[in-house]
Amino acid sequence: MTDNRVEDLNIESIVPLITPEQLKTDMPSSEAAVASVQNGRQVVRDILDRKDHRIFIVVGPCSIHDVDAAKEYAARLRDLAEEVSDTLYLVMRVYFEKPRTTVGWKGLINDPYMNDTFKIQDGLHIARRLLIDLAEFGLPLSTEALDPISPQYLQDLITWSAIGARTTESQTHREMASGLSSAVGFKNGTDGSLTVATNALMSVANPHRFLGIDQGGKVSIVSTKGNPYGHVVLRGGGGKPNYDSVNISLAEQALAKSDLAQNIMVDCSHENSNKNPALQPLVMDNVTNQILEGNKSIIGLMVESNLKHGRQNIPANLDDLEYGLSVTDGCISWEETEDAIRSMRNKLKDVLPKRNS
Ligand SMILES: O=C[C@H](O)[C@H](O)COP(=O)(O)O
Ligand SMILES: C=C(OP(=O)(O)O)C(=O)O
Repeated sequence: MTDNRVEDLNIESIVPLITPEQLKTDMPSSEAAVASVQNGRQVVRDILDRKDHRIFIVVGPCSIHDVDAAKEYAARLRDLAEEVSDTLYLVMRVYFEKPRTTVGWKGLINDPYMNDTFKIQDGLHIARRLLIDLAEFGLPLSTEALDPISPQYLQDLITWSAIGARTTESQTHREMASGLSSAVGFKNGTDGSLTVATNALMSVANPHRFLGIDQGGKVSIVSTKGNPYGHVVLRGGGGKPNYDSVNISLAEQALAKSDLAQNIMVDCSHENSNKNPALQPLVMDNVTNQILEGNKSIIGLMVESNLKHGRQNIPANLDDLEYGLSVTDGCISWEETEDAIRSMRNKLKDVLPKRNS
């Protein structure tokens, strides 16, 4: 028999998903979590506006795959955050969606059980529960906004969002980011191009109209106001780092040329450390020295850190997973994280309060 269909030829199935409204009814944010998010967003805005002298550091696992390990990490981070809070503002990386260069595990929302069962509905529940627990714990949280629909389910718990190197040039992501309630960092491109990020900043500050869903899950026309708190994130690319003072100065010039605020975050991981986690503390130290030498544009850092140093492939038998070890990019260990952050705080504690005057 001839198949005359002209659509859905490559679709295997379409399964309805819980609506954002329903997920939030099942798992409402609490007063404590809302207060934590509001406070975190205000601090980040104040840092970007130079009303708060601190530097914020987005620090935590490359991806979350184990809720217990994430909570253990968060407990340690909260203590460290308190200890360094006069100089540094620590925001935990809670990344549930991973962009892949080709293919691979796409994160806890997409495949929460890491066994190709793709239980996205469970993934959304697990992610939201964890975000609520961590926000109630008093930690500001960050994530990569990768899927253009998932922010409707989770963004109320997020203090800072990233648009990744693979999507900074995407109009869909710029539109989505123009409506995000958090500040948003745009990575430079994987080839090292900064222009895609400065173009993104010009786009995201403007209102957009595009297709999305409302809280009830209905396909809708979304009209945004524009997000005034976009900034660049330098992550290296094209086989080269871009955190050094020459590249920072070039980024400052590019921002000035486009009339954009001089707000630069340095991602110490990815191509800035040649994907070797052991190099991240060296990048942190280099950036610290640039600030000591008078740099005024670096307002934030990103660090990929976990309970244990390094990474592992996802094993065929999940019982063989090592606790506290990344299943995506390699991370520095908790001990290395504490040392590097304490060292940065000690070197900058007398300098940052005078930096904006
Ligand atoms: O941060 C994580 C990875 O660098 C990103 O998801 C790309 O990973 P991949 O190149 O291994 O697919
Ligand atoms: C994927 C990430 O980074 P990038 O977009 O810079 O590759 C990340 O920070 O998890």
